[in-house]
Amino acid sequence: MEKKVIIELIDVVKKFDDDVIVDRLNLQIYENEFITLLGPSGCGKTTTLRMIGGFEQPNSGDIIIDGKVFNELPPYARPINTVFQSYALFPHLNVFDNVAFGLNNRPFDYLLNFFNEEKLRHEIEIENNNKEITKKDLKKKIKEKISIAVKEALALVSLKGFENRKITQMSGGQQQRVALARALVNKPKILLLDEPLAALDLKLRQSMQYELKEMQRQLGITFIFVTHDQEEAMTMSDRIVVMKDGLIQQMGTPKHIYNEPVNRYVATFIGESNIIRGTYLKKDLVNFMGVDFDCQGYTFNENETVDVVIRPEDFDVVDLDKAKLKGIVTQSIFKGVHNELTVVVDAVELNVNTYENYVVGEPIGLKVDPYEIHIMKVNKDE
Ligand SMILES: Nc1ncnc2c1ncn2[C@@H]1O[C@H](COP(=O)(O)OP(=O)(O)OP(=O)(O)O)[C@@H](O)[C@H]1O
Repeated sequence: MEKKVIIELIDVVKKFDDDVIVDRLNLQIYENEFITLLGPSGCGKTTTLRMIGGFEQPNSGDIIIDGKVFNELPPYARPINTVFQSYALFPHLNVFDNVAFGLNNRPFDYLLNFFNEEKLRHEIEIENNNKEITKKDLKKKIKEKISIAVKEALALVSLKGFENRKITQMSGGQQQRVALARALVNKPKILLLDEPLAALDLKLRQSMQYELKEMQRQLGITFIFVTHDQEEAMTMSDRIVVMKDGLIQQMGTPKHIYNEPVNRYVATFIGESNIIRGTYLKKDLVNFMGVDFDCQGYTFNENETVDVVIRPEDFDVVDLDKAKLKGIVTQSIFKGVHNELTVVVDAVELNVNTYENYVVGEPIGLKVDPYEIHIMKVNKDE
């Protein structure tokens, strides 16, 4: 099935004073996808999210949402809701009123449309035995509908029964759920989430990651998530956009970015990796650490200098007489399921993950399958 583009950023530039924070960004976001903007602090991901949400205006370029140019429309006029890291809940209101706040403050005409006026009238007609419907009847019905919608949103975030609790009596994780319910109650087509889990402890953060992903899948809303945590991005996203200094470095599925990083920056930012300078000799043959290795599917110039990426789990430990590389174990750390070894081969330290135990000082042999060798162009700036 053809995927439908719901948001498109075309050559979007954002400057603060003379600093270019987002530099000619081009990005298409699809309906129902969970997309994550990932990068270190200051790379421009929050600013990008804020422009999509309408909290900042781009200096140039276009932001197209559902086929319409939205550059200058304010946040409330967009089919979008935002969940911030700080939650921004009202401490003096209870859970119900916090979640209902947005809808309670919408104009009457908006709510008539939101709840489908025809349906509302039909329900009132049945209850009133076909008497004439007044504005008061409609207002009462809308109030009922808001109450149902709030309860549904709270059920979605597993906070059924918490309606009357004060915000100050809720834990960090529960407050995060209230903030989510407050966004979901508006039935947005697009939900922006700016590091929403950053304030939670690791265990809670991990369980919320699964819950969020599941919720997104069930509701079919487009989630645009911002984080600097690569593991979080890998766990939840359909696609990841890796950013650096206001520029997109790479975008793709977590698998694609992990297996085929385009440069050193992406390779080191996502997961652990060994990056080794080498020479691409000819089709399917690369040399690094003084040894020729078979490789697959890469076309570079013959004898071009390249960077070779090998993930620690992709090395195989083999008998010394069958090894391509021979080294000495200088460190071995037990990680529960696997061991993380440091192996020194000709003064180069390699990270190698194994299931077997090896002791420090032990000589070991390594080999790597052709399809586990990833080759990148050398970027002069790195
Ligand atoms: N309103 C503003 N005025 C001036 N500079 C700003 C403003 N907002 C952001 N910046 C600057 O723009 C740069 C990018 O900020 P942004 O918040 O987009 O980064 P980020 O990648 O989301 O980082 P973080 O994870 O720390 O939020 C930073 O150097 C920041 O100081």
